[in-house]
Amino acid sequence: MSLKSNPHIQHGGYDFLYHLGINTKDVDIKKLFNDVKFVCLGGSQSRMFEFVRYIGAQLNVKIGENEEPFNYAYKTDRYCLYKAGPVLCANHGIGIPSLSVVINEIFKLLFYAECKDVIFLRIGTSGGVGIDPGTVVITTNVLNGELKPIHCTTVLGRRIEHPTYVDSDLAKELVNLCPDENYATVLGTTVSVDSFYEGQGRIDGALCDYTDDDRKTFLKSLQEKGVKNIEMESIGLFSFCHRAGYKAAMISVVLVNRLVSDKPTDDDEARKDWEQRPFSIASHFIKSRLDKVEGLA
Ligand SMILES: O=P(O)(O)O[C@@H]1C[C@H](O)[C@@H](CO)O1
Ligand SMILES: O=c1cc[nH]c(=O)[nH]1
Repeated sequence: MSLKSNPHIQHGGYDFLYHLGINTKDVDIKKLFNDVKFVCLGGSQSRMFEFVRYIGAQLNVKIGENEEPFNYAYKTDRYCLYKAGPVLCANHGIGIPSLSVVINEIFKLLFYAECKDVIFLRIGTSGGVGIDPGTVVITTNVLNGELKPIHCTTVLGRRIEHPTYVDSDLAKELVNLCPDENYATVLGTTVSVDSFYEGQGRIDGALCDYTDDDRKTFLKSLQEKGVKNIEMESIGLFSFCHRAGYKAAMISVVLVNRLVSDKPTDDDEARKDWEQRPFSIASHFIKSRLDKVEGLA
């Protein structure tokens, strides 16, 4: 049997998931990963280390020896890969090129492991558009830097456009799970761009060819279109998962209101606290899905 999204990838042959440092000869991928139902992704390794400890405790499952998460990608320092029962956790780095590498290898890993009905969640951070720092955005629509709902890339020397698909039922389910009234969780459009500075209309990068008025006009126009946040991976996430046949959602806490400032909060404690908010929503979602499955059994 071959992978639906790439007939060249077959079961039974040798493969090397290079950036995860896992090969199909030395690792029994099916035995280790067959029970995976959720893949949680975020940019930084340390955030995913924290998340696997958090979700492991919430689900009361083993994540390694002596509470120390086992990193299945230990042979490389490109990415980390942890597992807490049915939840696989990996970091994706910054931007779509970095996400595309790890997500290709995770899709193959799930195929070799014969996993079924897996849902991808990006638990991230972003810049808010007209909303307070600490607010969590659940993405309902995604636009690229040209404000189109497509992921543009170059393949075999040609510009290719891939559609994106955001599951609105999944987004609504997530927003209704908002577990804590100390902060707001909102549905909205996410703009996903290729850079943190110019791509997001900042004037505090080292490179900038536009005026502060241009910046304000751009951000105001985003607000008028219903955009709630800006980040750097979701257009890739929603396109890659759609092509591979997986459901996906993005739960992202905002670190700055871009109508007020370019700078994400420099309050480390507040940021750490806010980063827990997507953890909590993801955990409520995962537990409610697992409860439903157990209820059916
Ligand atoms: O989920 P994280 O916080 O890693 O993602 C956002 C988008 C970019 O990768 C990064 C820029 O600071 O933060
Ligand atoms: O403003 C922000 C904050 C976090 N991540 C982004 O991509 N943008």
